[in-house]
Amino acid sequence: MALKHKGEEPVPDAKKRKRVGFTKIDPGIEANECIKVFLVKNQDEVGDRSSFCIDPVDLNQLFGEDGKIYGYKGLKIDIWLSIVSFHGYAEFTFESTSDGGKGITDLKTALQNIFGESLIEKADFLESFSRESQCIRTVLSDGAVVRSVPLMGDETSETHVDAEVSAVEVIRMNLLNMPVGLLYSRLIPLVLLLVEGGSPIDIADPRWEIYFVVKKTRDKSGDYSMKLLGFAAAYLFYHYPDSTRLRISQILVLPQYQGKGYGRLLLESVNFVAVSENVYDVTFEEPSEYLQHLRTCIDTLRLLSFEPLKSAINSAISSLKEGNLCKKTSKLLSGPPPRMTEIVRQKLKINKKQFLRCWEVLIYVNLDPKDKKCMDNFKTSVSDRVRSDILDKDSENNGKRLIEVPNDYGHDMTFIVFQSNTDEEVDDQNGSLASDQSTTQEEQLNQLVDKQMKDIIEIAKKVSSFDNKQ
Ligand SMILES: CC(=O)SCCNC(=O)CCNC(=O)[C@H](O)C(C)(C)COP(=O)(O)OP(=O)(O)OC[C@H]1O[C@@H](n2cnc3c(N)ncnc32)[C@H](O)[C@@H]1OP(=O)(O)O
Repeated sequence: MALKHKGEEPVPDAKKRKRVGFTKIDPGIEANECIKVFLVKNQDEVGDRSSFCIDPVDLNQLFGEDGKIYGYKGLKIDIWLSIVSFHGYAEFTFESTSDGGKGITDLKTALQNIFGESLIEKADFLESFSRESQCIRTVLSDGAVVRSVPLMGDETSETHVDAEVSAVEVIRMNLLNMPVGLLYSRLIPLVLLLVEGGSPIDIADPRWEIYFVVKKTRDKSGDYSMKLLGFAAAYLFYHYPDSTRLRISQILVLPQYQGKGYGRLLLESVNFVAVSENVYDVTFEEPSEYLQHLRTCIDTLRLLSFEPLKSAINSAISSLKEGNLCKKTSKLLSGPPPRMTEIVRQKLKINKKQFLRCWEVLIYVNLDPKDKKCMDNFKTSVSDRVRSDILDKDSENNGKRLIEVPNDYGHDMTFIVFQSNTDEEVDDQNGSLASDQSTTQEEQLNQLVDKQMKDIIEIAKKVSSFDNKQ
């Protein structure tokens, strides 16, 4: 770590200090405002502020109780993280320091709380690019290759030597393996910075596995190097009486490699292992909205090519084509036959909740968008399903009400269902309120149906584009 002073610190002066006692208390500076984190792949990029800069989830939450740094004027912190060895180096610049009533934050300790031992001094950091140039290869060389996909062009756009042959590989390892645990410890800062709510996993627990996605490049002489693109950590839970559930707890693709299919490759590899080792099912620990979107795209694709499901999808589609929706049809659309749910879990390791998420997309992708009646029927069935998810069939009589409430999470909407004593009671209290509420409730349900339709269409489009590329 290096400290750079832009100006002289003010000379302490008794009179001045007395006056400071009456001035405003130091408001501090938010970590988000003064810290920049760069991912660098060689020495030349260190110190160059045009290097790849990441957008952390929220640096404030990693800094003390209120996310602020105190006692500095003009503070700038640049953190350089190597994507070769995953060491880090921090450089601070500031004009002056003074205790404005909240002390002076110990930057070194604060950063060490986040970056741990991977944070090293500049000379050591610069040297690490050559010293540890093969560190990923060394750690992963005896791991089990789960998938290997040859690269035709240079998809990571960093090397372009004709004689090189590259492949993207997914390598599975146990975190109990010491060098793997050590490598994971160096990746923890990235988890804290880039995975919302991410926290370190216990590398001493033998039930943790980690899947690394790497780019492997072999030169003319047959020698090869490896570059880490991302990883996924999975936990194996006991499932009564004699099986195991596999839960994906942390997945991260390095920002410069996101959106190129590596996240998908990681998830497909975990699914492959889950099927071949016959685990009970695959679950996710608090998936982000985006990860859930990706998961649903991948599972829908798998379900589309799953032969035993075809007749169930076809009968749902014929019912939609036939005409007006009757109760039976609506039920068929609101969920797959229970027998299929079990087969899907056994064969594809997709659990019931996730299968339900994919079901409407599976039907939608098989519909003809020009068939208006069919499309209308589909929307009606989605609407019926949303209503029954949120309100019981008898909601009009049992007093359940859906209301929109503000939330702290930036979601578009949050709904809560509450049960009032009786409708009569509400009517007695305020007759017009009851009718206003039911109008609002209807509007909110309609909005929810529209949002679900939008999600279904978006995933269906994505799935169709994947399908064409395969
Ligand atoms: C349980 C948890 O860990 S929750 C936290 C999840 N992790 C994070 O939030 C950390 C930050 N995010 C990430 O690391 C990544 O974005 C991940 C892991 C969520 C996804 O990894 P990525 O490599 O970016 O995903 P991938 O490239 O496979 O898919 C992303 C997009 O590329 C598209 N894509 C994937 N494969 C291909 C392909 N072969 N051709 C064209 N497009 C493709 C996908 O459809 C998707 O597009 P969309 O956003 O328009 O729908």
